[in-house]
Amino acid sequence: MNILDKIVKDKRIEVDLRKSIIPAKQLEQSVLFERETISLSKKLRHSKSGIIAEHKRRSPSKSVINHNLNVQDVASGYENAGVCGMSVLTDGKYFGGSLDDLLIARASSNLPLLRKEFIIDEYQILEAKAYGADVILLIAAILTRDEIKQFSEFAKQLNLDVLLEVHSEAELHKSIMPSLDMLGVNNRNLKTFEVSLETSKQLSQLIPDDFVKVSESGISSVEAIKELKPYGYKGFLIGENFMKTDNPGASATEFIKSLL
Ligand SMILES: O=C(O)c1ccccc1NCC(=O)[C@H](O)[C@H](O)COP(=O)(O)O
Repeated sequence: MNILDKIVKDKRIEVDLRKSIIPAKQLEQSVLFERETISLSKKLRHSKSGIIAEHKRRSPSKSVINHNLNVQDVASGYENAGVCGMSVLTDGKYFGGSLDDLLIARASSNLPLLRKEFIIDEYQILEAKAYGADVILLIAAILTRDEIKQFSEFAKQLNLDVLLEVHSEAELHKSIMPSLDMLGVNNRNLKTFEVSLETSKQLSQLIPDDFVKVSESGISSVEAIKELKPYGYKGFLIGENFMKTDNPGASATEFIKSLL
């Protein structure tokens, strides 16, 4: 079984348990559920840097990245750096994240927040809204076209933006539909962990212009962004490059300074 299949198998068990602890109705009654969300896709269309900076403690491909930081400092550091949005990994088992991380990021910044999760159930979209997210991620590799439609339409009803992630032409063709806001190309193959910016370059011309294009993973230099911009990318999701440092906010500040 590859890692992605393992993550999804564990996620199904986790989501069933979570539902039994906090019923969906209770999530809908939370204070944050009523807040006005911030659109990341709209912000990206007009952003100069396009940086979406991630909070990521560890990952299946790198194991430990950084366990010595607190989310509050990372979120306010990213906001001060002038990033366009923040991605918060909420998976516990494989990434060391949690929904509390999302909540703390919400309390510490006014950035559009992406809940970075393996979404396989509408319940997780309710959780995203209840814990302060503005955007959800849908991963084409783990969803059918019908699920992508169901989940993205559900998210839009809740005023959440939708970032759909693909890694191949087949995934892209399967997924294109009007209920998506952003099309993300993951440069990392989630089954083998190989990383190549060529994936973003190759798939770019197949993405219709109605969607904001986001390049994800393996971006570790300003040169990489300069290379990707001519392919129409407006958003750049960066995790490890910032999180491996003692001060991700300061590292994002330096990065953006040399980019602009
Ligand atoms: O990062 C991983 O190892 C990984 C493995 C399996 C599924 C997802 C994974 N990562 C999630 C992400 O999409 C990245 O955290 C994100 O794009 C940032 O990537 P990076 O800048 O390379 O840290």
